[in-house]
Amino acid sequence: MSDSDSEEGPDRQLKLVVLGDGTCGKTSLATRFAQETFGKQYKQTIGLDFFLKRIILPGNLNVTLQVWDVGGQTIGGKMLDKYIYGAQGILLVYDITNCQSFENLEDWYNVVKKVTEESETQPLVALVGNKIDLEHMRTVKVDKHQRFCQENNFSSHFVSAKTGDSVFLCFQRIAADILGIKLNKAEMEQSQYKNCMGYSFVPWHWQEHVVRAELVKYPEEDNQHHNTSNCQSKVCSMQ
Ligand SMILES: Nc1nc2c(ncn2[C@@H]2O[C@H](COP(=O)(O)OP(=O)(O)OP(=O)(O)O)[C@@H](O)[C@H]2O)c(=O)[nH]1
Repeated sequence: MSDSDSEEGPDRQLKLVVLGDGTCGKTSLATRFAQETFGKQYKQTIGLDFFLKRIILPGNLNVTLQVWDVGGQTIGGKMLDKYIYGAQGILLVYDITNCQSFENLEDWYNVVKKVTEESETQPLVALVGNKIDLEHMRTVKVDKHQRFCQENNFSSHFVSAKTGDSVFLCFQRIAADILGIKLNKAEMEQSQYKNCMGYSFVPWHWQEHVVRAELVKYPEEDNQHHNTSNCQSKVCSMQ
């Protein structure tokens, strides 16, 4: 039995292609999912990057996801059709703080339709609003997102590659939908705040309610009243 074989048989492999404007966070999303890392520094993807990640779906089904991270500048280029060809899933990614990145998804989707119009099976298309840690800077209304999904039968996702919020859930739901596996509510809730190692983390919007108080240094003459150290650190929570 080879490494990729389990007792239930060989792994399923799925090709997922990640498309969208430059800087919307495609590479960050792929690296958050596949490597559980995030880099603040922007490094433009030239052409294509490629990630592999194995996940287990309900029923002990091993699935290897090939994530094709396509550079935002490839639109209009000769290679884009080739990258899209044969995909079982397409992630159309935009930045919720950048209207243009949402509007331009129409162009990205037109390329997908052109490449796949003669395919026997159509890829599943997922609309992914990224950077939800920047909710206070949102410029793309949720309504607009939902309407675009309904009009085109896309699955709908909101994520933050920075915090990891809903990233694993997004890829898990896409893989499950492609394979016709239904995730129950408990499985989805578990995945929302789960990283790819299976550990839970504290989501960003909860972290925002925790503030670290300043270090308080008491004056020397006051030390007798504070008979331990002269520094204190406090963590307090706000409701
Ligand atoms: N606050 C925040 N910043 C993010 C998030 N995702 C990505 N970024 C930042 O956005 C910038 C662009 O991210 P990339 O992942 O390189 O964007 P890309 O879509 O791959 O860009 P191209 O390679 O040009 O196609 C980087 O500075 C990231 O740190 C997020 O969820 N929240």
